[in-house]
Amino acid sequence: MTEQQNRWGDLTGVSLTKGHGTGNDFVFVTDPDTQLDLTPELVAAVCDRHFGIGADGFIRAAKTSAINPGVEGADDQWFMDYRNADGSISEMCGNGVRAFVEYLVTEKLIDLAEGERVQIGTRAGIKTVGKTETGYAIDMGPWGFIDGDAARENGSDATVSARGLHTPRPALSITMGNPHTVVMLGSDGKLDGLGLETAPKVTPTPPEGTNVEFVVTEEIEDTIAETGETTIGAIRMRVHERGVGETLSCGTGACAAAAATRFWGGEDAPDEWLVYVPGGTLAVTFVLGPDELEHVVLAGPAEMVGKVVLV
Ligand SMILES: N[C@@H](CCC[C@H](N)C(=O)O)C(=O)O
Repeated sequence: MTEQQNRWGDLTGVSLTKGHGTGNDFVFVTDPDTQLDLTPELVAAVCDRHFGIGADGFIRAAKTSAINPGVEGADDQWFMDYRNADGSISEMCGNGVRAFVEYLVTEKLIDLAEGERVQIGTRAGIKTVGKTETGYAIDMGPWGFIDGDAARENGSDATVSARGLHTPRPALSITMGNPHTVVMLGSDGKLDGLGLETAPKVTPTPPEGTNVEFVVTEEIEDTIAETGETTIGAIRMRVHERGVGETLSCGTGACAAAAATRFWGGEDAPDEWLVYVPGGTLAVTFVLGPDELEHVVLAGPAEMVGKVVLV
């Protein structure tokens, strides 16, 4: 077999599905027992937008018991085995979880009616996902400051430089299971002028890298304001993702951006947020979890696009 014929390795002849959540796109494969050898090179080749299928991320539907042997009661639980477009592994992907559940439903691997919930294994712990009228809502668990003390005292713990910004801006590092650095550009900030084709420079540089979100505050759209709901905040966001580049949306990024904006807003800041991203709109809500910690709930759409068999 020539090198050209062998370029898809274990994925040769395998049916893959393409789907997305607010334009953050993924390739899915079902491999419950993790028999496929998903090397970083193979994943990067599949995600290549010119020579592969093209996607921001690659998700294997595995069983939790295959990824984490010995987890009690996990035999029947599906695990989102997520990789970035460059082949690197990330702990968590918010848009990915919604799209993953839609994939499981489409493939008839699970049944899920509106109002029902399913538990999904991820490297950032088990997430409960509910089917809503328009998509899925995920309990993402608690958010946290990566550098607790500095963040709480100063409201920032890093600076970010990017093309289109004249000076480095203060930023806040937040974990959603994966790392984020959120930069507030203010209500009159210019998102469109940012050059995110190159990675923003974060100082100090996080050892494991970070996803960087740029945020401006937004007026709530008229239709929502007219309902008299004054308790909803709104932000617009662009993101440069670790291991990917600029994407049309990032679910964990939307959660981190809403958490940072709410923290900067002080005690009166709302618990409900709309996050407008280039690929659509996400809803982020802060609620008290069953463990008495503040949890983040991420809601938004997800859809499958089609199937490809690699030749
Ligand atoms: N797009 C995702 C986040 C994917 C992982 C990220 N690039 C990382 O390396 O942490 C989302 O929707 O959350």
